[in-house]
Amino acid sequence: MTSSTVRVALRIRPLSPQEHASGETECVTQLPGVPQIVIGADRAFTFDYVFSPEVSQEQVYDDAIGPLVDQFLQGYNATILAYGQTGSGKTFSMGTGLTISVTQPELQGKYHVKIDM
Ligand SMILES: Nc1ncnc2c1ncn2[C@@H]1O[C@H](COP(=O)(O)OP(=O)(O)OP(=O)(O)O)[C@@H](O)[C@H]1O
Repeated sequence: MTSSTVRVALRIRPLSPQEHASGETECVTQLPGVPQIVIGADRAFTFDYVFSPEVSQEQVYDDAIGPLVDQFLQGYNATILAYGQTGSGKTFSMGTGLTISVTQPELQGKYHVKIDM
């Protein structure tokens, strides 16, 4: 994790069956080993994290969200914001009825956080 107070994660969702059926194709290319993408031929963008379509909910949580939850439980403020055009996967990524597990042994059993959307 970097020391920046604002971090941006890009999650690329898979094409939907309807998008496949209508012949749409991926327009985002990921660069190996760096959190960078290229749109079209030469428009490059760099993020703190880039999650490919194959990455699971659990992996997104473990990499980008879990550390914030740990810091929250130590008294820091944290905000997680999903941004994107309609149908891009905000609701899917934020999940519903998420139960956060507490990893610090001294806090286990003291917290149960439930987020409903
Ligand atoms: N990472 C993913 N893997 C598989 N399916 C996904 C993923 N992300 C989104 N989807 C699917 O894509 C569709 C659109 O996702 P979702 O409803 O989360 O978009 P949204 O950004 O919340 O849209 P809106 O702004 O219109 O509410 C849904 O059918 C969802 O299941």
